[in-house]
Amino acid sequence: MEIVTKPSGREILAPYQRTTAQVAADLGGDVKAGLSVPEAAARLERSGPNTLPAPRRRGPVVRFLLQFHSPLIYVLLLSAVITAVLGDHVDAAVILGVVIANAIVGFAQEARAEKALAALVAMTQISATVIRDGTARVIPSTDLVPGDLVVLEAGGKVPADLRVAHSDDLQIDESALTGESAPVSKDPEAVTAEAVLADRHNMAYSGTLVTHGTGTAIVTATGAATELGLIHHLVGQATAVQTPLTRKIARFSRLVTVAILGLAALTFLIGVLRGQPAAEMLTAAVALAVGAIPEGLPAVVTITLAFGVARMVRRNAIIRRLPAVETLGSTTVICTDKTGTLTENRMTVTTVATGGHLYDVTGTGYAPHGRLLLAGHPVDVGAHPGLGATLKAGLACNDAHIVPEGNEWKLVGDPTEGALVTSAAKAGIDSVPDRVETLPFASERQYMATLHQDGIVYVKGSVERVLALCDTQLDAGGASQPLDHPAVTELAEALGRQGLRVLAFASGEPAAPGAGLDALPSLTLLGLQAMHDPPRPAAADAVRACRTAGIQVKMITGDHAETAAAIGAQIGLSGEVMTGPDIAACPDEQLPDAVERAAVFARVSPEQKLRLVRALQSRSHVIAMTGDGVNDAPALKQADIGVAMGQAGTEVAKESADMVLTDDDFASIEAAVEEGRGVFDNLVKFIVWALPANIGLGLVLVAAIVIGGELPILPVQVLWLNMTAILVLGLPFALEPHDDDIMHRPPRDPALPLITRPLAARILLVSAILLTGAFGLFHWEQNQGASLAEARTIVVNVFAMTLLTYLFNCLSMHRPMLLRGIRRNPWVGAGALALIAIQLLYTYAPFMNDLFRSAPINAGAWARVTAVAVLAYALVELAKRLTRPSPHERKNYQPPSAFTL
Ligand SMILES: Nc1ncnc2c1ncn2[C@@H]1O[C@H](COP(=O)(O)OP(=O)(O)OP(=O)(O)O)[C@@H](O)[C@H]1O
Repeated sequence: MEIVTKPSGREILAPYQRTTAQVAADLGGDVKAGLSVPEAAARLERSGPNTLPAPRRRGPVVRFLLQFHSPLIYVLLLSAVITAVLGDHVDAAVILGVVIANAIVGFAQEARAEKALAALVAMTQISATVIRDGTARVIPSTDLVPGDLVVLEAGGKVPADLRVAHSDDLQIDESALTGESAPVSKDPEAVTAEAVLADRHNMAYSGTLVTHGTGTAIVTATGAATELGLIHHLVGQATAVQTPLTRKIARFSRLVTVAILGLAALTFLIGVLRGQPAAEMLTAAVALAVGAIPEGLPAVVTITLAFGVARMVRRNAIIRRLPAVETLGSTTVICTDKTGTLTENRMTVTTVATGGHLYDVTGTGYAPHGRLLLAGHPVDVGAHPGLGATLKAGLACNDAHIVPEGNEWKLVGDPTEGALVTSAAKAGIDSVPDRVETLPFASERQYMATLHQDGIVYVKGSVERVLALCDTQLDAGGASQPLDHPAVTELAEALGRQGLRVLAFASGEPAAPGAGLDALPSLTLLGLQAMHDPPRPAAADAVRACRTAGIQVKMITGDHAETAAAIGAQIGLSGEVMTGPDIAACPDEQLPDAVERAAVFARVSPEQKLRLVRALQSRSHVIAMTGDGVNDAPALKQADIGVAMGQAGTEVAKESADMVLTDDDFASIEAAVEEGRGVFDNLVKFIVWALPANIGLGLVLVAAIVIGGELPILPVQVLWLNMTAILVLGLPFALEPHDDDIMHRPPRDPALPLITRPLAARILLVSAILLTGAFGLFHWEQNQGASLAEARTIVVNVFAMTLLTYLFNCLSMHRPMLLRGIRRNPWVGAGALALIAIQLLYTYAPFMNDLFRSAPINAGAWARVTAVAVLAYALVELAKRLTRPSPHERKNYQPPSAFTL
């Protein structure tokens, strides 16, 4: 039996075994008024914030030491020791210095990447509704204390461990704790001591999700004391920086490392067996290992992803699951909500239709300043009974408020309802008889109903649904007439065609006394109110940008087809309109075709969203899908990228999403796709740029070992190249802006390899140039009388200068970039100058000559070095031209192409 011991030492039962009143008494709370504000503050002081302890992070010293944990570093350290034992202290010191410098750079970059990702966790903090001093208020969930009375609502996340005090069909998804995904019904009844966690139906546990209903509950444990806190160490590492791509590259890198180390060991053995001096062979083996192993690759991938994530945050998209960064670049279809994502969700009633008249409503926003006009003339509402009744119904069947704030009027509640409060206020209607019962609005039902003290039932909702409940309608004089269904429908559609959201209003008396809202009577249609919701300013541009980028945009809305089509047309969405009933009637095998053709989906239920996603996926589309409600969760999970709204979205939607938009704006999805493509581009560019250096160095050394004779490049010199070139030229790469044409090409096919054949050919081409240039000049210069030190200096400069010119090749995959590159990214120009300066130092500064065994070279040698570098640049540019896609190849063409649609 679980026993809780009070500070007094008296034993009490666990909260789930006690009644709600007992739990409230134990915790000094109140099941109606909650804690007092000062008491809550005092408790917060004592109990600390309601947060889970930060996952135990390794200390900085350990993290620094971990930088040395790699096979390559072991090889280097070993070679430093052997070099020192052999008496070559300068070489040993240089190797050690480089290893330490490398670790510092790795440590700093890792810290930056981690910081960018940790910031994401902080951004997804949640809030909680708590009752204190009898008033409901929204506070950060970190401020909750034991004894607090919390309000739970469908869509929310349970913010602490709670004892349910009241349940109105409350259901909770506890899969985060129990693994069981079917929602569990909650009620306040006490359970026995034997009940395991999953059976404690009177408890709600931190981190679980409310999928249905409402309720109140008393906080029994916060922070680390919660059940989630107890298993926290299991989920603490959730932010590990891993994606399919990082794993693939890490695997590739490990494979190459093992192969090169094997090759190096083999070189050493064969050399020694052939009777060559062991020290010399060791040097060759170490140089080979250092030069050929692409040790920086996994780190670069992680850092590029982390930078991408940080850039997305700046553009209002928070990535919740890192693989989404990769998937974004391949997105082929974006399915987006209309209200709030493509439009501003700032509703204003512009027209009221009743009794055969169309009344115009002036004014903007939620300010109750405006007039009601009939044919341009102000009207007295008293003389227009239908108008008064329609506006009154809008106010009665309503949970929103408008409150003055400075010069503005602020909305509290649902924008659709806010618009109705405002339109009533413009006619001077600001109160209705008290409400005795409510049937809340639900997307599936499409209407809301209220019963008032004067015995009147008011209903408002979609025109189709409300008309189905009516058999009469008001005429101009306020008398009841038989309902003219086709005429009202026609009128509503005409208003919809103007892009207005149309709601119908009806009233009646309960079917029988005391019947309430369970059985609605047959109603009288009072009228329609049509409201305007402006498209977001950036929506049309973003839709156009998506189209140019080969991405289809599809609007999915609960609104009427006419309204949806009109708004779609305003933002440039053209295509067929498909409605919820159309989707329901469409057999599975025909759905993919139909969905492919349609651009606007109207009157869609959240369940149908799942079918839409599956239909598109059956066509190999990569889908980003937005959603905000509890019912959207399955579709968000099914989509390749689930996108939740940060402002209007429920916690359930956010939990299911891969990405959360902080501004709810469609344009942010487009921005995230652009960044996703950019991340991929930068990765590919970096890899294509960096690999030839490794391959080239490997080839030069293997050639030297096979042919015999002096090594063209020593381990310290290889280290020097790795340090200077990667740092001075590689870092500007990370800051490289996207190609201008990034949104002018088709989405990346996720099935394609990272390095396509033309790019692999390019890597080999440059590697071959490096081999021929470096190895050839090494021997030629010596034949011409150059010393060994001079010839090796020339080899190092061939590599440095070719990497420099090749960098400009790589700034754009398919376009010449020399001059544009410098202008676009000044860091590249700065890096280039820095590299030249450093290489001059390497070649001419006496202390560098001592440290690295370099030697001054003459102008002729420089000319030959430059010739190799320029030749490499020219050949790659030629290859770019040759591999540029022809027009008919464009459709299926993959990575970066230079065409414009
Ligand atoms: N608060 C409300 N009370 C009654 N009826 C409403 C209310 N809000 C919307 N409706 C009606 O229900 C229909 C569907 O609304 P719903 O909320 O499902 O769509 P939406 O979520 O606003 O649109 P979108 O899917 O584009 O975000 C609306 O067209 C309207 O006729």
